[in-house]
Amino acid sequence: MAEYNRVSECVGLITLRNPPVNALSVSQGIVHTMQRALSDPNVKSVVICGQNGIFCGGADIKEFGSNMTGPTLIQMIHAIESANKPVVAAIEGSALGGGLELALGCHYRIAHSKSRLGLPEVSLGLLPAAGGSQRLPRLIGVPAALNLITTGRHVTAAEALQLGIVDQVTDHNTVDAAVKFALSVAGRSLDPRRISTHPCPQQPDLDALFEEVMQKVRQSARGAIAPIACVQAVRAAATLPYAQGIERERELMATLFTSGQARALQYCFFAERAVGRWRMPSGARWDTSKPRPVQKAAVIGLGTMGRGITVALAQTGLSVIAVETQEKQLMEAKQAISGMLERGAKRRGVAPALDRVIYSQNIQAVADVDLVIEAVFEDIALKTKVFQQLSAACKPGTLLCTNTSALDVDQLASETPNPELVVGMHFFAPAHVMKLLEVVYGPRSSPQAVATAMQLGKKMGKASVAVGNCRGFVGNRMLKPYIEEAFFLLEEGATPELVDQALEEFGFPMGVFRMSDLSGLDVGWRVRKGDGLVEPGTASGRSARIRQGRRYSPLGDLLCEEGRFGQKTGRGWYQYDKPGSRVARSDPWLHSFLGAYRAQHGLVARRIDHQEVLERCLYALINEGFHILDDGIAAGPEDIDVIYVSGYGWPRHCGGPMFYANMVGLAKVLERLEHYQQLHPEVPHLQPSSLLRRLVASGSPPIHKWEEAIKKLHSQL
Ligand SMILES: CCCCCCC/C=C/C(=O)SCCNC(=O)CCNC(=O)[C@H](O)C(C)(C)COP(=O)(O)OP(=O)(O)OC[C@H]1O[C@@H](n2cnc3c(N)ncnc32)[C@H](O)[C@@H]1OP(=O)(O)O
Repeated sequence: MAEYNRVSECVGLITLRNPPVNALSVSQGIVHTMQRALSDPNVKSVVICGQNGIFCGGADIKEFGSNMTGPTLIQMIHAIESANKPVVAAIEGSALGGGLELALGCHYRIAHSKSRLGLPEVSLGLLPAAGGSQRLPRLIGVPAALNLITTGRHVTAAEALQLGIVDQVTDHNTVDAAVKFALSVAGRSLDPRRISTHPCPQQPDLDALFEEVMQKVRQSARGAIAPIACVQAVRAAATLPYAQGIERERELMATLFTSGQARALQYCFFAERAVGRWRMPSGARWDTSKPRPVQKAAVIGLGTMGRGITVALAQTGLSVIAVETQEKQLMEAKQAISGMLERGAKRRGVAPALDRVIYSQNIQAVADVDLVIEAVFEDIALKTKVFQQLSAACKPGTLLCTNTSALDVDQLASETPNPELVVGMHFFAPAHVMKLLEVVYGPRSSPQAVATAMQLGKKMGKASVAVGNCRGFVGNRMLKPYIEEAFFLLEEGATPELVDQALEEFGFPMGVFRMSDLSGLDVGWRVRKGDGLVEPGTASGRSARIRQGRRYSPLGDLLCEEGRFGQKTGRGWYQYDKPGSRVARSDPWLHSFLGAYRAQHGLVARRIDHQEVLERCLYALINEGFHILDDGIAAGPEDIDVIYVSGYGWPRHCGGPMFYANMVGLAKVLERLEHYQQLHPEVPHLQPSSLLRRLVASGSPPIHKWEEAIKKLHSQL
């Protein structure tokens, strides 16, 4: 709702009240309140503000599924702009989306210096369709408007002032400043202040500009349609009268609004917030578990991961003891960490946090820290030894976290006297850049330990997801069948180029083989060796491809035997100009190697299309996701989807693997898995999960009802 008061005798003050972010709702009554202010004969000017220090977080996203509020909002903003009394927006906190569009309808905008403004609709699969795509280019020019609208980035008040979005920035009480301002402009002509009545500022060579921007946007959009619609809407602002531009904005919005992409992106918005409300199978939850304060942390092992984690912790404002027992490695790490901190600080325009990090060769230096993150080499014996040393060296109650991508967190916990203080913190490289953090709890991890790790992850700006302990946790466990299917497709006739193209057209930034070349083929080779799967040499025939009772492709192992570890050796699934180079080129050697391999194993290459690549790779991955839900390793589909979108390059506009399965239809996913399983009976990961079968049998409930359905299905077992 919106509240109306009169202040300073003749200023009408409208306060938006819709906690927590004053989102604009159909039922808000702001139109009526606005009419009251404008028709009040004692009122000479009007100020609009939001309660609790936030102007407005935009249109209410929760209402998008049901009712389109567009026309009401557009008409209301139009009524404000047409008013014959000056209307001033007093912007505190955030003015985003429909909130900024409302402010653009006002005649003046005053912002607090700490406020942030933006049109982030594109990140929800939409465009600023309450006139924003037409007003902003008229106000600040086409290039700057294109940048803001197609990226959705938020700008500071200072940048907004520089761009001309706001008229004044204040460090003091914004509403008081706006009221004073409103009094000072009462009676002035409003024509120059009605943005929609002006053309966009002149721009030379408009066609070339739009062509260039469209090309860039298409490239970075990776299949997302909203950024393209945003360019088209701004083009309408630059080339058409306002009324026609608004009509074009409406048409484009209608297409986006009903697209699956908008639904997927809005699902991601809420999923990212939902994962913060974690819960464990024991019943422990985010709202009943109090995190311990963490001021001082330690990182053990300063390889690539340890360095990134140290930087991330220091940038969060923590004091960090960085421990590396090898002197040479410690010196190199110190230089690298300082460099990363300096570059990060320069980018953010702050002082580098160099003095927050203390380096040591001695593990005893951790004696008074609140939390330790162990990041030594991925070897269970080594990690166990480090955990035993840490248990002896740390003060009582220190939380012990292991950065591991696959090792058994529970096994490590059992080696310490206080297993309840142990959790996994699975960072992704580079740890100071990548958004994702899997917080892994074992059966004995205390809710307080999980709460502390989750809170630290949030402070570090990570998308933190609490997951149960199992081989590969959530992300890497689901990746395994995806990679295996890609190998099998090569055996059957595909090429790395074909598989990668299909996955990149789907929206992944890199296909599975280009990604494998980047991360190093030797990583998976080491794991497979550890699992006893690698048999050196070139045994031939079908039996050579059945290991531990299931289909196995030794292709990756054979490449490693040739010293082809990917980018770092200049050869992998592709060839590179030199070791370390990043531009992947097709490699004739690889194609003849695949031909010889197929001949040796009696395999006849067949034509494989993109649809088969997508179905086999993605449905195998999704199927593992259903196993994970059934096992209770992830509490809900949102956890899996946030992990895949923020850490594994799953295209956000497809909502994550579980949302995608929901969009495609569970029955269809089941039918295709059954189809491929019949063709490849020796591949267990194509065997549909029993949860998927049971969900289909229970009528394929929509994704927001899965958790409830799973609980019900489990109670029937
Ligand atoms: C043709 C029909 C359409 C007509 C309108 C067309 C044009 C307008 C479109 C829009 O305005 S779309 C919305 C654009 N706005 C945004 O994208 C902003 C989204 N919100 C944020 O970025 C942040 O929430 C914030 C405002 C910067 C605040 O951040 P903070 O970290 O303080 O809090 P959060 O945890 O993010 O949010 C708190 C709480 O509020 C919910 N919420 C936030 N924004 C909205 C919203 N616009 N609508 C509904 N709900 C919103 C958020 O989900 C959190 O609640 P829980 O999920 O935790 O319950």
